[in-house]
Amino acid sequence: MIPLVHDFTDARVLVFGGGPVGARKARRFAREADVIVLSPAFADRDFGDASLVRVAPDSEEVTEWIDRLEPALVVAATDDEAINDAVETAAREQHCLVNRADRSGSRDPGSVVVPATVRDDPVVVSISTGGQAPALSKHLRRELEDTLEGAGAMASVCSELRAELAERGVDPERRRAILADVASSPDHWTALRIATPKTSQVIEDVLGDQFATGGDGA
Ligand SMILES: C[C@@]1(CC(=O)O)c2cc3[nH]c(cc4nc(cc5[nH]c(cc(n2)[C@H]1CCC(=O)O)[C@@](C)(CC(=O)O)[C@@H]5CCC(=O)O)C(CC(=O)O)=C4CCC(=O)O)c(CCC(=O)O)c3CC(=O)O
Ligand SMILES: NC(=O)C1=CN([C@@H]2O[C@H](COP(=O)(O)OP(=O)(O)OC[C@H]3O[C@@H](n4cnc5c(N)ncnc54)[C@H](O)[C@@H]3O)[C@@H](O)[C@H]2O)C=CC1
Repeated sequence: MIPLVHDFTDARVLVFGGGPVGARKARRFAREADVIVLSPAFADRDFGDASLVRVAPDSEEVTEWIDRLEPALVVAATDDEAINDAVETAAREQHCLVNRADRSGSRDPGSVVVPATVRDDPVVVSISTGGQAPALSKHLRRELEDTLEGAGAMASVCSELRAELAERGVDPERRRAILADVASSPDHWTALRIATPKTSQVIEDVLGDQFATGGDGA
């Protein structure tokens, strides 16, 4: 399986099943997509900004919903295997992505799994076991949370610096070396973790070091 980062802005995601798993998937996609959850009952959970529709579609109605709503991604998260099968078949016929929450192990070609995710915008790190061991994905996600603290602020620093260095005409080779140093500097990580957002201070420090003599610092 190959990881990709997909922009779901203005896309529709259709979730079948309003249990805890349907709620978790709905919450995740509702950060960005227009999410609709279809289910005869809804768990007492947070569904994010998703729209909830109380219906109990049979296999034929599942196809009708998918044909009508033309989602980019369909999630099969009911506790009824026959319905999840129907969801998968209809999604494939409509050429939309399909995530089966009730399957692990080897996947059917074209299917997607939802990874465990650590997010410190704009940085996002996702962990998948290729659908084999979700409990391990969850454990590794927790381990990575501490490591990634401050990564969002570091991304802002590197992004602003690379624009500033390009503006000042610094050659690509030196730009690469400066950015590699900044991204791996324990001092900068500490500064960004202690008091985010300290981004402007870090940028000033780097530019001060590089251009201290008024020359190009080479
Ligand atoms: C294949 C996949 C399909 C998909 O959903 O995309 C799938 C399938 C199944 N999960 C099951 C069980 C559990 N899932 C979790 C947790 C998570 N599951 C997630 C993803 C995935 N789960 C995809 C693979 C991802 C990968 O590649 O690693 C995470 C990462 C993301 C998310 O869902 O948001 C989220 C952690 C989020 C976080 O905390 O960071 C826990 C842990 C817990 O709940 O504490 C358990 C109990 C322990 C266990 O069983 O391992 C079962 C059995 C159900 C049953 O027995 O009835 C199936 C189906 C089956 O096995 O047949
Ligand atoms: N991928 C994952 O992370 C995990 C997946 N699972 C799997 O996902 C399935 C769902 O898990 P839970 O939410 O815990 O189950 P659940 O049994 O609490 O919820 C299932 C939901 O599906 C709804 N439903 C039933 N028939 C439907 C229909 N025809 N159309 C739409 N909705 C319908 C039910 O009303 C209920 O709200 C489980 O059966 C299990 O196989 C379970 C745990 C984790």
